[in-house]
Amino acid sequence: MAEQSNLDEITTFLNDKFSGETEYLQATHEVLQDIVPIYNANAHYKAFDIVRRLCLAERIINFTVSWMNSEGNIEVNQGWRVQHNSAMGPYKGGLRFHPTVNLSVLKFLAFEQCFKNALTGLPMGGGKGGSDFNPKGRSDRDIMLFCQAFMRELQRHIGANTDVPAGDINVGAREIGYLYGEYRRLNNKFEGVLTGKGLEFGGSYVRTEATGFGLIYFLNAVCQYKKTDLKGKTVTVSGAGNVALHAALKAVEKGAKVISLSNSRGLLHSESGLSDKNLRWAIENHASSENILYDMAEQNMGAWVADKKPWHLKCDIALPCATQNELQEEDANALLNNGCKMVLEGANMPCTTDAQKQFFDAKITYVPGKASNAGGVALSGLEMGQNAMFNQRDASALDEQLCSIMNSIHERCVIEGKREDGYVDYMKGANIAAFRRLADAMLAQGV
Ligand SMILES: NC(=O)C1=CN([C@@H]2O[C@H](COP(=O)(O)OP(=O)(O)OC[C@H]3O[C@@H](n4cnc5c(N)ncnc54)[C@H](O)[C@@H]3O)[C@@H](O)[C@H]2O)C=CC1
Ligand SMILES: O=C(O)CCC(=O)C(=O)O
Repeated sequence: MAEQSNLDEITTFLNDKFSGETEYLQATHEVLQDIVPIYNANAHYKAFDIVRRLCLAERIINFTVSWMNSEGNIEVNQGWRVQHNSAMGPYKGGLRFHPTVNLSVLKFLAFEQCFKNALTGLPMGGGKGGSDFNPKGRSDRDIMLFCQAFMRELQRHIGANTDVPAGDINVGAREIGYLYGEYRRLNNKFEGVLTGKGLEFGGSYVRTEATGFGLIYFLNAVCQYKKTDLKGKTVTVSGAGNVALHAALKAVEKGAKVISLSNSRGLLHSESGLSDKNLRWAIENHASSENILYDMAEQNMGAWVADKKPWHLKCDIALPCATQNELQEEDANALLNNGCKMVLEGANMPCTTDAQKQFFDAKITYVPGKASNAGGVALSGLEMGQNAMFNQRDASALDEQLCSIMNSIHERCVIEGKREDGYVDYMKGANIAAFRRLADAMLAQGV
């Protein structure tokens, strides 16, 4: 039997081997610190080096996307797919197109995705991919040409039972359509190889709304557990994309007052609260707008404040829904000083380690994205099921199932994360609940 590894040794191993990959190390450290007692209590986990194997991607594909744009010029981008862990099912996770995409970012996202997918209870492994291509300001034709070139390479590595990508930042319904079309033409096959597809070609009702709606279903479960009500609460939201807008809409439907949205250029502040009409308009128009928040301000839906984040605004609940590490220590302090009592992540890892520490020290409710934003991938799992059965379920049944999945994730976080004094450490709860499932699946399948 191999010598047993301990978690300190694995931490040192990761730090030494991947020293420049800050986001990946941040995500792995967060999990490692929480699973110490479970790991130490199970000799099999040690003997089979489960944790080191779980931290390392099974396969990383890196390719060059050379393509000709609509003006006849050649452009060259990098593309990646991190196939992190397939013990629980086909690799599953989104594609991100953004100039900040690099291997560290995709490795952190793929690692987190395995834990998130395990929490949904559906048979999905974890992966993530994307490109450093910047779609901002590009024509629709350029977007199509890039998506087709990206898929010409990616298609050889994916499949309905192998690896099923979806959207993420800057990859929405339009991009998934172009990617899917190219896959279908090249493979002469109509199969559920991507999720988030259009409703006319194998897409699922509620997938578009699922991440944001699921976040609010989780928030509702927290409120019920704490014997309080979302109705009448003031909520700040960051981001202005798919997750942020659907979370804001569902929060307003539940009677909350949503006072902000944001992007990398600034903030939309609505003192009286955004209406569902405002939000539906934004959902309809954000994909085609240069700056949807600026457009909303022009229509008197709120005030545009350049170069500001929403975290200095007084609120009861904060929902960071934009991107990783957007909420830092000073932002956490500003939220706490203003009486914020709950922070639930819609984005992946939006709170820095220092910000998380402030929340834990103040003992407010803090829920990591792998638990609270799992609704998107859960609905993707349901889309895969519909594709496999060649059917399409109705929206209300799917919405109900989404709500029930979010409630059950909440329940498992409470079981694993409740401390003796009653405080629920949702991060620990999520990490432990997911780790148990992943580790047991890996153990059962041998080395
Ligand atoms: N789309 C999905 O189903 C899921 C998305 N997520 C995560 O949610 C987050 C948002 O994703 P989507 O809404 O899908 O993307 P999106 O592309 O629709 O929207 C992203 C939003 O974030 C803003 N943003 C980007 N960088 C920013 C920065 N540095 N500072 C402030 N704002 C910034 C953009 O302006 C945009 O409004 C990401 O972290 C993503 O990984 C998590 C689970 C599922
Ligand atoms: O729906 C999916 O497969 C992926 C969603 C995603 O990328 C995420 O949960 O971060």
